[in-house]
Amino acid sequence: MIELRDVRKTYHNGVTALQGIDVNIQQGEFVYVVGPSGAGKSTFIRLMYREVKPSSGDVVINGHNLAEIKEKEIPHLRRGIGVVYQDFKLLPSLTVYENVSFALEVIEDSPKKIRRKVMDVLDLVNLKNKARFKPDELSGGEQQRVSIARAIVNNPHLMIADEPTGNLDPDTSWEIMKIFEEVNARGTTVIMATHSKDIVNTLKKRVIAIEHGRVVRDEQRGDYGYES
Ligand SMILES: Nc1ncnc2c1ncn2[C@@H]1O[C@H](COP(=O)(O)OP(=O)(O)OP(=O)(O)O)[C@@H](O)[C@H]1O
Repeated sequence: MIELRDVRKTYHNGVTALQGIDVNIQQGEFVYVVGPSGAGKSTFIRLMYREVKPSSGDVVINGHNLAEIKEKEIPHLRRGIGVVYQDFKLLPSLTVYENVSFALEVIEDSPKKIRRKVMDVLDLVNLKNKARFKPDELSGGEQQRVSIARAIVNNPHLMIADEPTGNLDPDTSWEIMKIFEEVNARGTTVIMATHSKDIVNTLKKRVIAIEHGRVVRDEQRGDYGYES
């Protein structure tokens, strides 16, 4: 469960990105975050994994208040959260398999168990046959699937995605959305910032619209609500 209470964020340069956000998200929900460019969507979702620290207010994730946790507790928090970016952020010198295994928390796992976990998520994103490929040998959609595999390999309770289909063509975007729905169906909460009118209006989910740093709309099975 995620709870934001009167969250405000002013960056060092004086820009106020969020001004008084109150939102609750239950475990297992699928939420789109929409709104015009510069509205505060990325800031909103980066709060969840403490990439951004609120200037005031509370961000509570599964009982932990991120405004109060110590720096040394941040890795533990992030272990439960998978993040997917618009530009994939894969390590170019590593293979597909290595990009995923690199993210795996392996403290107590045997090599056999590690291999099984990595191959299981590569299977989920349909890339088992490209485990030995390097990122530059893959299409954009395949690279994004690797990044999803990396995000879910630790079985996170929350997956956050900042415009995950922003660099992909429409067909590939639908493939990515199918995987997101599959991840969500397994119980992971999904929060996705997007500018895709088509996706939001077709795969209906909860929609939180942000404008000028405030939530202006929060609807179950909502519409995108803007011209694309
Ligand atoms: N690291 C930062 N330092 C200073 N200002 C920032 C920083 N990140 C974002 N901002 C500013 O905060 C405001 C909100 O930005 P944010 O990236 O959250 O918007 P967004 O809705 O995600 O936009 P887009 O749809 O274009 O990605 C903008 O005015 C932006 O310039």
